[in-house]
Amino acid sequence: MLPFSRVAIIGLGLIGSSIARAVRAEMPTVRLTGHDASAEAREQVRALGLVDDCTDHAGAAVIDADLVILCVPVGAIGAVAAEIADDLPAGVIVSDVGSSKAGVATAFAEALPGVTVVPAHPVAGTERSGPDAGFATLFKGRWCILTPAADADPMAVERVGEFWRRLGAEIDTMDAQHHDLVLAVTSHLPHLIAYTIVGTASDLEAVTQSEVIKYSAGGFRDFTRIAASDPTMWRDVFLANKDAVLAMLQRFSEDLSALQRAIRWDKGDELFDLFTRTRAIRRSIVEQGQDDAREDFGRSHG
Ligand SMILES: NC(=O)c1ccc[n+]([C@@H]2O[C@H](COP(=O)([O-])OP(=O)(O)OC[C@H]3O[C@@H](n4cnc5c(N)ncnc54)[C@H](O)[C@@H]3O)[C@@H](O)[C@H]2O)c1
Ligand SMILES: O=C(O)C(=O)C[C@]1(C(=O)O)C=C[C@@H](O)C=C1
Repeated sequence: MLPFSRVAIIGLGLIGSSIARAVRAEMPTVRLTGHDASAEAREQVRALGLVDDCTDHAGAAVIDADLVILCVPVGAIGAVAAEIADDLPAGVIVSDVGSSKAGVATAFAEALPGVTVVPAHPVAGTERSGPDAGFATLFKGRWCILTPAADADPMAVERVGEFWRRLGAEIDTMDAQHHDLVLAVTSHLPHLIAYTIVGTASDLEAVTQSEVIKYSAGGFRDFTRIAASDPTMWRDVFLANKDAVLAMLQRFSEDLSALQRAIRWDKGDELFDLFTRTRAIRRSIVEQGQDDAREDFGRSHG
């Protein structure tokens, strides 16, 4: 049996449109409705036929749904939840895909008291955004982390988990605070570093912009891909996950200073030991996901 039969998606950019495409592919009998605040995005969604009914108002999309997924930037989740509150049918489950979770839990609790909420975060994406950028296989073999409140209905959590399993994801469940700490180091800090390094390179006086572009070899190129990620999405993530990001940044700055010292004082052994440890981490990540390894190989040799 399908976990849900009427799914509403609010925000049809990269993640929302990927969910719509994946639902069409994996659960074709599900009725899909959707809404996006951008008239241009709505036009694209209609032209691409991503949902059965793309509505001009968020409330109209959710009125008959049994699952509502908010796929908007984390800073907009509270406002969207408040906007749809009066139109939610009895028994509906509300979820989201936000990249940080503690702030989202508070926003849901304030806007939707008494509504069954199961927050989720598919750990899958690209640097692209908008309805055109999505694809049906985005979640295959990827983790989707659920962060239900301690008193959440276990049946609702199971149904949302089953929904994501049908889209090809593997499910993990954790506390929202712990999620934010883990993702601060595995996703948020790397994005901050990429934004910084690309910004630094473009601000250099002694090296021209055209030299940076012309000689951007593998390493820098990979950073530019990450640094091309959506500005609204990432502004919201850093503001929403401020405490965990600042804690990780502090650790990172200390480790960077230690590296700086090792280089200054010719401590080759220290550098070698660190690089050996980090190479082992990369190898174990690649061993766990053969597809990614091929993708990365293709990217660096393509
Ligand atoms: N991009 C990624 O790699 C990734 C991965 C996992 C989770 N996420 C999370 O998914 C969410 C969406 O990110 P995305 O990458 O799909 O971004 P996106 O920019 O591609 O899409 C977001 C869409 O939401 C719409 N929107 C914004 N405010 C709205 C509002 N008030 N009402 C209705 N629609 C609104 C925008 O018009 C846009 O079309 C974010 O919370 C993000 O943190 C992103
Ligand atoms: O591959 C990318 O481009 C991503 O940035 C995806 C990525 C990540 O950091 O891994 C970005 C944000 C998310 O919330 C989940 C996935």
